[in-house]
This record gives sequence, C-alpha cells and structure tokens, in this order.
Amino acid sequence: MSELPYTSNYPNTLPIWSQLQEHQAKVKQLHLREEFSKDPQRAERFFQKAAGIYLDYSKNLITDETIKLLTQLANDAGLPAAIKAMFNGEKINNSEERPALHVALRNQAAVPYKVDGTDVMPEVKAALNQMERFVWSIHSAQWRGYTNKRFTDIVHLGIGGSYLGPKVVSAALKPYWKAGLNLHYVANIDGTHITEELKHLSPESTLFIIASKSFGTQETIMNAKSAKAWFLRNGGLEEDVHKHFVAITANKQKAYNFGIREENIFPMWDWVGGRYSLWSTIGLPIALTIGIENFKNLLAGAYDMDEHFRTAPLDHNIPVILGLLGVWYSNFFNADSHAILPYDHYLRALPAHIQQLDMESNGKSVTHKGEAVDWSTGPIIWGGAGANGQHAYHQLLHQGTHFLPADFIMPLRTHNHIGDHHALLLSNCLSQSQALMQGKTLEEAKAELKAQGKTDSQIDELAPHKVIPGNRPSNTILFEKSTPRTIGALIAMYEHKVFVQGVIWNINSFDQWGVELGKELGEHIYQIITGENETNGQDSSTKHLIELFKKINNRI
Ligand SMILES: O=P(O)(O)OC[C@H]1O[C@](O)(CO)[C@@H](O)[C@@H]1O
Repeated sequence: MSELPYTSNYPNTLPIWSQLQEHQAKVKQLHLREEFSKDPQRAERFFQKAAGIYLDYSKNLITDETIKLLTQLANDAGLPAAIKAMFNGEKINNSEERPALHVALRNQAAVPYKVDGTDVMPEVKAALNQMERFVWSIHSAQWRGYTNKRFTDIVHLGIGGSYLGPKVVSAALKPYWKAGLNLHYVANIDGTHITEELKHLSPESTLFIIASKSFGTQETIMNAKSAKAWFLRNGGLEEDVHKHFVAITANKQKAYNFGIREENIFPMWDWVGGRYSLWSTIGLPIALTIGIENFKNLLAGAYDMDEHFRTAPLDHNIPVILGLLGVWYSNFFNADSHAILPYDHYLRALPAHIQQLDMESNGKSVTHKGEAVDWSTGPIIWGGAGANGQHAYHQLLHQGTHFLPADFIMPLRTHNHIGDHHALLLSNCLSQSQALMQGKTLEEAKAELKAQGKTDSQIDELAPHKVIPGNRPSNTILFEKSTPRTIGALIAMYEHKVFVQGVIWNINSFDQWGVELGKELGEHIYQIITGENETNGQDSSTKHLIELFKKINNRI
C-alpha cells in the first residue's frame, strides 16, 4: 500500500478539535431565529457564488467564529496539500495505489495531467473524439441497425457509478434531448427490470451500451447476456450483434470476448472511480441524448467548479464550506444523516447519485493507514424531490427527534413556463428551510389557536402538538437554470465536498472494499442454488432461506 502524498492526521487529536467542541457548547445555546433578527446582514455574510452556483449557508448553526475554526480544522487536517495532491494525479487512493483523477476528464486548460509521469490528456481527448464520432454517426443515421433502420432506442446496461451518474445527468437535462432517440437504463439483476424495458422495443432499432469499468460486474454482465439473447431471439443474427452492442470498459479483452468489436469499445481508466465516471466515456448515453456540444458544456461546468475548488480560499470555497458544515454536524452535533432535496422534477434522481457518491466514498471506518477511527465518518444520505417530500417525510424533519441537516437545491428559472408553478415551487422550497430554521414557539401556537376561537382548555391541549422547535440547519443551493454547465458544476461541487470530508476524516474516499464481501458470498450462494456447491459452512438462517427458495421454485 502506497504512502499518502500528504500528511494526514487523526482529526480528534488536533487541538482545533477540542476548540470546536468547546465552541459547539456555545453555539448550541443559540437559536437561528434570534441570530437572524440580531443580524440583518447574516444572509450576505454566509453566502457564496461560484461556477454559476449560489450557496446560502446562513441557515446553519454557525457564527463567524465557527467558520474560522472549521477553516482552521481544514488547514490543520492538511486539506490544501490534499487538494494539490489530487489535482497532481498523486496516488491518493492509496489502498488501490491509484490517483483519483476525474478532474482530468473535464480539464479545459492546456495543462497536462500525469499518471505515473505520463500525460493522460491525449487519451482523454481521443476518447472524447471517439464519443463525438459515435454520437454523430447515430444522430446522422450513418450507423444503423441490421435491417437498415435508424436507432430509436438506446439501452444503457450498467450499475452503480456506471448507471447513477449518467442517469441523473440525462434526466436533469431532458430539455436538451435530441428528438427521435429514447434512452432506457437497466441496472438491476432483477430480471423484471430488463423485461419491462425491452417489452416495447424492437431489436431492429435498439442499440445497447454495456457500461462496466471492470466488465466483471455480475448484474451488468447478466443483463448484457439477456439483452443479447433477446436480440438473437427476436430476429437479430450473431453477425449483426456488433451493430447493436457497444461497450465502455477498462477491461477491453473481456468486452472483446463478449463479442464487441474492438473499434466499438470505449476506454475507461483505473484512475477514474466508478462514482466519479460520468465525465468519461461512461457519459456516452448523456452525449447521445443531449448531443456532444452539450456534453462538452457539462464538462466545462464541472471544470468551472474544479477551478473554484482548486484556487478559492478555504472560507470562500463552496465545496470546502459544504464539507466542513457536514463535519460540524456529524462530529460535533452527532448528526448521522444528511438530506438532499432537489426542488426540480428533472433533478429527482440526484439523491440516489449523491447517495452512492457520498456513502460509497466516505462509508469507511479505518484511516488511510488502516487504523480504526474513533470519530464518525460519512453520514447516511437520503432525500427526494420537493415539494413531494413535504407531504411525506418532512414531518420528521420539522418535529422528529433526529437532527437532520438538509440541502435544498433549485434552479431559479424553469424550462417549463406553465402558470405560476415555478414561483409556487420556489415558495415551497424557501418556506421549508424557513420553517426548519425559525420553527413555531408555544406562544405562537397558542396565539394561533386563540385566533381560531379555541377555548383555553383546547389551546392547552393542542398547543404542544403545534410547536416546532426550529433551529434545524439547511443549505440552499440555487442556480439560474438547469443547463449542462450548471449541472456539471453542481455535481462536481458534491464530488469535492465528499473529498473534503474524506480528508478531514483521514479516510480513503476512493476505494470501496466494503462491497466485495457481499459479492463473494453471493457467488457462493448462487453455486449452492445451482448445485455446484454444498451448503456446508452456511449459517442456519441462510441455509434455511436457500432451501425455501429451492422448494418454492422446484429446484430441489
Ligand atoms: O463499472 P463496474 O465495474 O461494472 O462497477 C459498477 C459499480 O460497482 C461498484 O464497484 C460497487 O459494487 C461501484 O463502485 C461501481 O460504480
């Protein structure tokens, strides 16, 4: 395992950590409602704009001192050196001895990005050119199906980072979709997913993209085999397969063995993590739907955020501020989850993508050196589209016993001007963060009931139910409109936020060993089901459940 190229510390042994603990004891006595009424400039002081993203972080449990101390924590934890190391292509993913160089994929400057001394930019550009030629050949119908029909449907087969990133971006940018091409995603190994997606498609006009960095992920390979079988069953011939299947992978040989022609294999690199890969050839379905120029704008938006992250002072740096606020709540307020609440139908898939990005990156419990941490690391990420969530889980946000910081995310302008929907949507978004912040006091609840004509005893009974504590923190993240550029910046912002937290927590945000055990055991269980292996060694629960499955499916 390689040495980290920057000094990392146990955060809770840093003197600044205890200063933050002392400071927290003071801050928790404050109420945001009073902080706002004391200081009319609060919103301006806790506000940043960069790369087209507006961040209002004034509704957080912070003072100027908090930001000062958290910035000190970032410095003492070695964040500036870690940022440099990431952009320099150093092997910051030390357990896999790899750089995490997704920033190279959106590099817009004429500067090299080196891995082991070799500039990767020529390969990155060549891959983008390959994508461009491919997108052009599909859009112009130069590349057609086996009966000479133009393609009407793209089916992207991939899972995890080879699915969630492309999915959120292609959905976010639906207004940019080229006419005449539909996009479908199949991720789950549950045969229902592929069955439902293929039900209404014709093999003559359907193109499959097999997206797997490893080309070994069970779900994707199984789906790819089923897709091929469907193609062959419904009129396609073995010699037509190359016209209907392309692959994106870092494992060319396996894709080739599957039957994909070499020229139809798009490269991936081991210095790009799956959950950071939508900017690579994994973004092919995005480029196919929104066009290559818009895909390049997406990269440019991410680059804007990269530059901001790389160069802005820590206390003006949006991903750094977001990361530090998350640390503040996780480690000093014991928050164990964080909500992602996009007020934009097009961005409804964002919570799922951020969930993988954050939880697979920072769901770790050993340091870079392998020692057990005794501080909390990545929170549980969850969320969903506003305003729908208001009629479901927001009750718990407002009155539950959990402490749940949240991000409200919304474009200021809509693509769909219909009635006054957008102003109402914004009103909902702002009223939620306002309600979380200010709450409702017992006196206010009583006055409200009195105004409704309730008797004194009714007021006493009902008022406690209507009290809302408030003082619950949130960020409001706005941008002018959902465009390729702003969406690029938004997602890059979250990537860097996650990295910032990983650095503070002294964990490796770029490996994911935790997912391996389940994969290995799954293989074994499958072998038991198929009779290739014995049930010996299985715990009684698993053994019993396997037997039940076999019995119900007549596999005994
Ligand atoms: O692109 P691949 O190699 O199929 O991997 C898919 C996903 O599986 C994981 O390895 C987790 O199982 C993710 O990190 C990754 O995004």
